[in-house]
Amino acid sequence: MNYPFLKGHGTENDFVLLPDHDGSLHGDLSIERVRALCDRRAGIGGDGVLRVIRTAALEAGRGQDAEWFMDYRNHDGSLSEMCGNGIRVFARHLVEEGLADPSQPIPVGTRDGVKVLTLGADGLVTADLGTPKVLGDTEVSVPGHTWRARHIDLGNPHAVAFVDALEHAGPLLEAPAHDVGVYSAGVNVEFVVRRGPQHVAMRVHERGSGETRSCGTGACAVMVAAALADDAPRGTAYTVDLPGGTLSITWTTDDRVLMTGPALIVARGTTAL
Ligand SMILES: N[C@@H](CCC[C@H](N)C(=O)O)C(=O)O
Repeated sequence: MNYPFLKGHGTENDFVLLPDHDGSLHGDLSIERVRALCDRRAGIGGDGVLRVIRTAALEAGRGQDAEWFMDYRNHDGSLSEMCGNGIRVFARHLVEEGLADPSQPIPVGTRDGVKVLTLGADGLVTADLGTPKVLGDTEVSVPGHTWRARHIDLGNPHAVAFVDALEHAGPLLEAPAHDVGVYSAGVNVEFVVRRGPQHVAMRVHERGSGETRSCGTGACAVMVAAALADDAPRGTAYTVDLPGGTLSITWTTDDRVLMTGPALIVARGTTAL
């Protein structure tokens, strides 16, 4: 059988989108299918899969006040609560397919609840990721280096470490060592350097996907950690550079994190995987 798919990315964090509006095409969407689709040699290739499904068609979406649900899977087939770049790409897809009105805020269900997306006249997409949880200090390590890190939750778990140079994180072929008592379900680890006032650059090792070119929730966690370190007033906008592009992020006076960046659909087709 051939299944429809699309390929998209946000700051080069790339995804296979699977339209499965009533959930009948992909059933439980197995770990093996997700891995095959994300395989960069034998599959389509991606950091994760976004299944496009109605909230009513998936147990995780039941009761959420949104028509559509982003059923997100990491490259290794594991679930995550949220994906910040993915949800912008998801909104772009809904609009391009005529499934959502771009002149109105677009609610999207996730395992972390409903997020609201707004399309700008400049072509960028803003995601309201809600209130961050600042959960204290921890440590992360790569061979030869250990850093203090800030534990921040954006629906999914993050450890943010300020480092002297991004190269010090090394090749990041393995997940950085972390406190498994704090992060029993794994963690996304961000390494950050200062570039200037309200301007940082980062690398990320994503839980379930390895080092990626960008992570939207990770960039938001970094922004929150930087704003706390700077004692910046709420409402201050930060620029976060990632290997795959730049995101603009604000922690608002009403305690919400707004992330703005690009979101593109670059291909569509059918797959036998
Ligand atoms: N790339 C994403 C985050 C995807 C989920 C993450 N790997 C996790 O397991 O929590 C983003 O843009 O936020």
